[in-house]
Amino acid sequence: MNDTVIGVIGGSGIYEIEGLEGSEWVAVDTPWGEPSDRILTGSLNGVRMAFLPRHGRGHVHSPTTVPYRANIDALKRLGVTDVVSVSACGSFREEMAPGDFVIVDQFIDRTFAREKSFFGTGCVAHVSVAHPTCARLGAVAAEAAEAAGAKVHRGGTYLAMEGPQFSTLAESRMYREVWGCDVIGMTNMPEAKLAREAELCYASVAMITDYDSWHPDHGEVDVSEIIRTLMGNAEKGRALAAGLPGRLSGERAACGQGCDRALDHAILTRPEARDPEFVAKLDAVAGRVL
Ligand SMILES: CSC[C@H]1O[C@H](OP(=O)(O)O)[C@H](O)[C@@H]1O
Ligand SMILES: Nc1ncnc2[nH]cnc12
Repeated sequence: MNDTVIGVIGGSGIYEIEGLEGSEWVAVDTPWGEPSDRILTGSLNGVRMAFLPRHGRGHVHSPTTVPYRANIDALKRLGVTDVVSVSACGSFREEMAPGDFVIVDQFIDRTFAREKSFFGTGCVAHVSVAHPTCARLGAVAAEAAEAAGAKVHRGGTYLAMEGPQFSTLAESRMYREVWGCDVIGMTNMPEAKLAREAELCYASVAMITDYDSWHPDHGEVDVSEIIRTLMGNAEKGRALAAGLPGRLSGERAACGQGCDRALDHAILTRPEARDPEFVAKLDAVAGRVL
């Protein structure tokens, strides 16, 4: 099997990680355009790591304009096998309080203005996202977060909204009371779907920053409050990332859930009917099966 290479996608307020040996910001070209930023590569405890700030350093990209396909392709191109995404999220649950971490395991995707697949005309594929996150990697992220001193909730449903505005009160109540969601954010979709198409194990750590707008005892969502909470959590976020390599062995066994073989039976277009130019763009994400 391949060696483990850990990718960390840092969300709002997380624009770099510290302590990587031999660290270097590298530019990666992809057939899907430029990623959000250069990618910080290096190693920790002998395990290679790659860190990508989702919104770019300086927070340049909005949730809608984050180049999700380029980001996932670039990580895959660098040899990443396991992606841990860290995101600021609102909470729909009293007990999931600001400052807590939630290991997300389900999503409801309400985004509508983003490219959601690497595949399309010339090479059609359908992967399953019934279980959109990797349970093994999520458990590792939970352990690392707990060791970093965070209160961790294992499991939660993330409502992915388009944004950039926060939800109305009626939406917030519907997501919470009718749809049974636990947290809300603007970026984990299509990121998780694309990671699955690229056969990457993907775990999502939601750092709770606010109670969205439903909570009668809390005011409306406010970016400065979100950033204040994130800054208060920055040390735990860094320790979480630093705790990953020690918990993932260098040599990688096949994923028990099959994340790394998601394309085995997914491609529908017959080989002779595929568009060679389009197929060439899939070299990194689907080269294993094309
Ligand atoms: C800073 S408030 C809203 C912003 O924060 C979250 O970003 P990320 O998921 O990258 O941490 C949320 O999804 C919005 O994009
Ligand atoms: N309440 C909220 N809604 C959407 N994205 C968020 N990111 C942080 N808090 C959020």
